Amino acid sequence: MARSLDRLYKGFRNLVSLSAMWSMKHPIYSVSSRSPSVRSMAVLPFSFSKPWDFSLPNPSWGPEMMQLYEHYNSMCEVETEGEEKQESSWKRLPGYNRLLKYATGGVYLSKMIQSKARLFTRNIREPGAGFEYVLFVNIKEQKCVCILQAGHLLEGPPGHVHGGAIATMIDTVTGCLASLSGAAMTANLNINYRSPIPLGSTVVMESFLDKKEGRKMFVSCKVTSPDGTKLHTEATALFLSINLNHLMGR
Ligand SMILES: CCCCC/C=C\C/C=C\C/C=C\C/C=C\CCCC(=O)SCCNC(=O)CCNC(=O)[C@H](O)C(C)(C)COP(=O)(O)OP(=O)(O)OC[C@H]1O[C@@H](n2cnc3c(N)ncnc32)[C@H](O)[C@@H]1OP(=O)(O)O
Repeated sequence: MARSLDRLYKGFRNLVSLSAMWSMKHPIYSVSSRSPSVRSMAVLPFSFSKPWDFSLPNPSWGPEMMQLYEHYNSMCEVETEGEEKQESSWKRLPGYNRLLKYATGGVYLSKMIQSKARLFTRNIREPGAGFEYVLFVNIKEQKCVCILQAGHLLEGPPGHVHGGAIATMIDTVTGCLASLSGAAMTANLNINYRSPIPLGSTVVMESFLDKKEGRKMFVSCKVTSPDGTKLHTEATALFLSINLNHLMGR
């Protein structure tokens, strides 16, 4: 299990693009300058070996988002049992912007599309405007939790989050769980919208692996208010593990 988490981490790191880092003019970190080269140096808060991790707190995160982040993040710390230190089974997953490894391998993608490809849920640059989220996984319990703060660009019904945006995040959380032991694709996603999610609010998305049958993974997901009293959305999904080479047409 620890090995599969390692693999997942490496996968996430490998998925990051250099160009995504350059193109990410994150307003909070921008220092304006007339010279592009100077601006590049001033804008980037990290070196090339360290891509920007979107799942760390930024000033757009509200108190509920921060509180939940701190709660789950504290569970990721090393546990001590008597004298012995044990690695926690909770891990925060870093969140990057671009799935470079697969995009560049895609035989169907033109060079232009490859260079512009971005991870759907991370491609709104203004902090707090789109999907602000962080994923935590518990390998032992085969569980994934996402804390989501839904921004103003995700409006569907007036003042509330678009059902497609909710579906996107459910696909992301369940997909993350299904991909813990290797690449998997959504074959089927069933969603019941129980109560609308107000724009700007924070919700907790919990996903569980219900059953595994060969390549098939049956996953469920529940979206609730931070205190768990209000059920917003319920979903079930079927994922099939895939061979990425097949996806890339190799
Ligand atoms: C995109 C890949 C990402 C990989 C990332 C990997 C690692 C990164 C790490 C972490 C990732 C973190 C987060 C993930 C974030 C987001 C996740 C997004 C996921 C997506 O957003 S992904 C896009 C939408 N997704 C598609 O675009 C799929 C289109 N589709 C296909 O590509 C094929 O359709 C496929 C591959 C699904 C199956 O094709 P196939 O040829 O491999 O399998 P086949 O058809 O033979 O079915 C075998 C058995 O499954 C049963 N079966 C099949 N489909 C069924 C269905 N719908 N309902 C009920 N049963 C079904 C059959 O009935 C048979 O059952 P039986 O064996 O019992 O007869």
